[in-house]
Amino acid sequence: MEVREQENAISVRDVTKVYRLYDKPVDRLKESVSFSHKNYHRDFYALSGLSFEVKKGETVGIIGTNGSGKSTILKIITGVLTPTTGQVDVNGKISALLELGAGFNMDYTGIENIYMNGTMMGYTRKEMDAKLQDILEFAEIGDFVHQPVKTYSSGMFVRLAFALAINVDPEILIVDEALSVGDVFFQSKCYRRMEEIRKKGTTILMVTHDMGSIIKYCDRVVLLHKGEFIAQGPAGRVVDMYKKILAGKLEDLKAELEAQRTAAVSEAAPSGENADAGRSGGLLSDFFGGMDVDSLVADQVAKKEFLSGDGAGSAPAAYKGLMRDQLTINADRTEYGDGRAEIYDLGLIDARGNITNLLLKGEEFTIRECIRFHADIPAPIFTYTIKDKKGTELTGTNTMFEGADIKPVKNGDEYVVEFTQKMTLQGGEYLLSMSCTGFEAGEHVVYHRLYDVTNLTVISNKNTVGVYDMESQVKAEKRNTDE
Ligand SMILES: Nc1ncnc2c1ncn2[C@@H]1O[C@H](COP(=O)(O)OP(=O)(O)OP(=O)(O)O)[C@@H](O)[C@H]1O
Repeated sequence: MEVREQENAISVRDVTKVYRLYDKPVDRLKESVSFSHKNYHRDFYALSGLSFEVKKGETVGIIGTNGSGKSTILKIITGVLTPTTGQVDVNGKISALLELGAGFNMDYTGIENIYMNGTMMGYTRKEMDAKLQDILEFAEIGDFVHQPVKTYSSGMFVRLAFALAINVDPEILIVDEALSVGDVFFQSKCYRRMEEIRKKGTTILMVTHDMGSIIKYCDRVVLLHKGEFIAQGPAGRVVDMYKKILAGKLEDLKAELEAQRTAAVSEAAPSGENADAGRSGGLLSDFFGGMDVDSLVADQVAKKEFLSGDGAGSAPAAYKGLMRDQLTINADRTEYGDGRAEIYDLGLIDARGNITNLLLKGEEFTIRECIRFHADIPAPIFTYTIKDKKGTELTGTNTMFEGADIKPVKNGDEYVVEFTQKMTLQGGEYLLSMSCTGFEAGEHVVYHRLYDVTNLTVISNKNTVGVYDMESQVKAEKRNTDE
């Protein structure tokens, strides 16, 4: 869907939502009757100074860990909640699917609720009469529409709520996690319908914990954490940032984003030394980074030469003969980890032993990862993931899933890990990610992770349907009717 520039469907400006929290219920009463206006509460910021915009026709996702304020901002946009400070402007007729049951009167029947919601959206009874059949057909809850909704199962509820929200021709559709309820067939029907209305130009704002849907449907994603705006951008990239938060790397992420901002500012106004300082700052947490700043800067200098493809002549000795020199390495990759392991080289090797990004469908290939350890680690895990261009994880595995015999390592040890498999993906462009991780005291630890570090170009001389080829064996027997 082409986004019409400049026209905002939703504009959220500096929105803050503060809740007053009282340790005991009686404190609320004490505060309300206190002559000296004594405070008995603590302020809790469910949202702090949040700003973002949704353009007309865009599908935008909001993601973040539990309690990050996703539902709160949706409720403010739909007018269910008022912000403590800040402003929200909405340009268009909103239809919202908030938490289960919101907007429904439990004692009314399904039909009565349909008409009540229609009236609230500004439709006349006659207009709703015209929409009723579509809503009922979509909901498929049969005679239950004549029963009070308090008798509905959660699945029936979501069927009716979604059927209603999506069949009233909204200009803006807001969906909060609701699709996780209901059976798989209904969910897939809802997604198909959402795709249809998206193509018609409806603006969609959605909250979900399902990263697959975020990547598949969203043009742009806003990442929140504890009520604060962290980042926004293309879905695949922001989902990777979110995973970083899940891996306990919020501070690293913030530092990286700050460095990127500084680099962007310096690049916008390059002025001698400052511009360079900004740029190298942006790279500090980047690819193959060491632990101390001096070696990091040296590493970045080396990396720049390596990436600029100056050839072996100009590459520092440490990088001579590395497999990655023969691959296209993504300058825009994401990298993090606590530095106890370092993936210092990687290779993609085709069936003839060539190191190459070009792989033939149907042939075996190997992903090779070379890891150096800077600490003792009892049980490292080595992984790879292949994603499509939109960021959907198509396949991947790791040495733990595969039951590989991985020994404990000491500081200074190295591991070379190879994953060999047949390329069954369809012809096209894919991205490879890899990491060295582990579990310590039950916690998942990332020692070094490289997202989208290189590409796989799959060449195919036989097309099949979908993402990959199951290599079907076909048996077809012609039977003559006269035999
Ligand atoms: N009425 C309230 N009083 C006090 N705190 C509240 C109230 N409503 C929400 N909160 C708090 O505000 C924060 C944000 O809540 P919100 O429901 O928006 O988070 P969320 O990102 O949607 O979370 P989840 O992913 O779990 O649905 C949470 O810490 C929540 O406990």
